[in-house]
Amino acid sequence: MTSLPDTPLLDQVKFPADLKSIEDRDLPQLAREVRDEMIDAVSTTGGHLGAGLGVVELTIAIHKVFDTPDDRLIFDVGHQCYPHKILTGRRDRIRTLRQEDGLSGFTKRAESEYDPFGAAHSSTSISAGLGMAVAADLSKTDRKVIAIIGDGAMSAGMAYEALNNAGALDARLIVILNDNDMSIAPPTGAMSAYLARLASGRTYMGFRDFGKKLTAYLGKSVDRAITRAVEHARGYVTGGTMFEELGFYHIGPIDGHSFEHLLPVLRNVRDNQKGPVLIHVVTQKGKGYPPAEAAADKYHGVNKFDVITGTQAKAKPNAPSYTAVFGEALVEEARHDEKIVGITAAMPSGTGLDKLQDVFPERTFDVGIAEQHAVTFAAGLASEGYKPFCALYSTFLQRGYDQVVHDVAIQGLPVRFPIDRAGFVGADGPTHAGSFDTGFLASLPGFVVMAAADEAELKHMVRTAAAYDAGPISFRYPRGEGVGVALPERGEILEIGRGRIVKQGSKVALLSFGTRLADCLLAAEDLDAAGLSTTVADARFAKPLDHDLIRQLARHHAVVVTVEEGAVGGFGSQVVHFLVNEGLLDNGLKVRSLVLPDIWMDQAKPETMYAKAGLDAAGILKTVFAALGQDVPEVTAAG
Ligand SMILES: Cc1ncc(C[n+]2csc(CCOP(=O)(O)OP(=O)(O)O)c2C)c(N)n1
Ligand SMILES: CC(=O)[C@@H](O)[C@H](O)COP(=O)(O)O
Ligand SMILES: [Mg+2]
Repeated sequence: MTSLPDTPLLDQVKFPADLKSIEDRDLPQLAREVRDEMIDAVSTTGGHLGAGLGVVELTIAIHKVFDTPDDRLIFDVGHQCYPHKILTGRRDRIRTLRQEDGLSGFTKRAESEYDPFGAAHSSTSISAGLGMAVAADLSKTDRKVIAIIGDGAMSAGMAYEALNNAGALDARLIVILNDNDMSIAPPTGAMSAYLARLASGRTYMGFRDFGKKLTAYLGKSVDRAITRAVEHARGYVTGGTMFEELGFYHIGPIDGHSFEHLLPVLRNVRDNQKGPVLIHVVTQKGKGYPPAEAAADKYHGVNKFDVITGTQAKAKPNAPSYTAVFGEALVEEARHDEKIVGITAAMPSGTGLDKLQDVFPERTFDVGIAEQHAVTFAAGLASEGYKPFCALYSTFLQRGYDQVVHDVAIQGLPVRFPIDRAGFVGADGPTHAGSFDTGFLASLPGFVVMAAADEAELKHMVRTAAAYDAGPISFRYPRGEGVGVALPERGEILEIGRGRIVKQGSKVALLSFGTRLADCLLAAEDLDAAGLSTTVADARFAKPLDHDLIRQLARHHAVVVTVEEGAVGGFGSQVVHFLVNEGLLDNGLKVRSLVLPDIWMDQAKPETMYAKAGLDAAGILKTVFAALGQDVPEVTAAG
């Protein structure tokens, strides 16, 4: 057991109000202690490290200058909020970050009054902040609203919709652009290049002009401290920037690790703000922790690690991850078909598209955090005969739903949607769970909707999607390791709308859609042992449904249970709808549908979450016995 970091100054700060009595000159020391505390905590929990390390000074400065929680502080994405949590009454629980019953890894309204807006998906902060700023005006309060948004998050359309609206409303909103020249991967896009140009000073003008402009805007004389801050800054923007054209008063770039720069600027804005202000702050992701500063990903998301060496704990995998299997299978298909292209929205390694990028860089597109655009961009490619694989996490595909409906499905365009992170994801909690894609895709006419039961099935689905050119097609698979099945050299082309019987029985039928198949098989062993001969089927398709398979299960079993890692309205609902309309429920067949529970389930280990949801083998058994009006026998393999 290592000792906790020595933090004499931080020990005096439980809430932001305690910062008021700390001298400005002592803040660098406080920043060091916050960093030490955060590094130590994340070394035991894992989590988002680099982003928080980069905003330690900024977070302290804002809490020092503003009056939170009455003034509203919003973190975009929220993955950089650990220093904020340490300073806002949650230090005593900081070592429970992202653990079961612990602190969320993001900002969360239910957790603290210092989190006025929850996040985890990016690029929402300016819109939410604008709403709060307008509410403050309508309520005639002098409350300040500050939204911190990263350069990566600045690539999403929603951020521009909000800037556009804020400029027109002349709202008293403070946007802090935290520019660390990093997203999860190095940032892409013209906007990123534009910010780099601003930060490099090419468009800057001299201090005299900046000072004049600031004085004119703020309506008061600029104090000596801000003069010093601005002199130390790398340059001054005085007009003509995109933000100014949109109606923002634009300050910066300033050094986001210097209290001498941050404090006077924030104090002046606090005391003299008239309309929307954007402060461009330059920071370094991973700042203050050498292993993070040196890492290519700046320790965006880490496992538990050794603080001295930075070495992350990695359990030896039993099987390749679904993401890796997908990435490799896509490369394989791309070798056979030059029309295949890959699209990621700022998640190249998270989706496995980095593998395609390595082999076919000219056929791989990282569009930045821009899921809506990713979908319609894919539609455009498909309309010209290309075969786009638009690889998104289930939770982020939600962003592009209208594009899926309007730009892809209605036009019947053959966009392929590999959907990663299907089902519970564990530590990221409810914001990142992949719960709804089956429901929202299977309700669309003409969509083919698949789920892989294991990693070999995933390979088949990649090949099937590559071969299928008649319209949109999706396939979902979870975060983490596969089940360890043997992998074929290349996937097979599956017959569209055809499931498979994995194990034949006669009394109970478990109809699985996705990777719960393994738990269905486990449950089946116990059911067989209890004298309930059990069929296990892998539906493969939620759309089109395998009607023959479902009829057969319904006619030859007493109980049919559908099982999926998705919310109600998905696969099970499609099956029940079919059974009802076919009259297959008219003769006493017992049907049960196991889905994710209708709650926002907080983070825990995925297996714990599935057990709580009744979607593990024990839960499946319980459901079957309950359907038959029987108690679960004492000794079962699953229980
Ligand atoms: C809509 C959406 N897409 C993708 C992500 C995944 N994601 C989380 S943080 C991040 C990078 C954000 O970069 P930036 O805003 O610059 O913050 P930094 O980590 O550099 O501090 C991405 C792509 C997300 N949270 N939300
Ligand atoms: C904050 C965010 O949205 C990402 O960093 C996400 O946490 C990544 O999740 P994975 O670890 O599943 O790639
Ligand atoms: Mg960034």
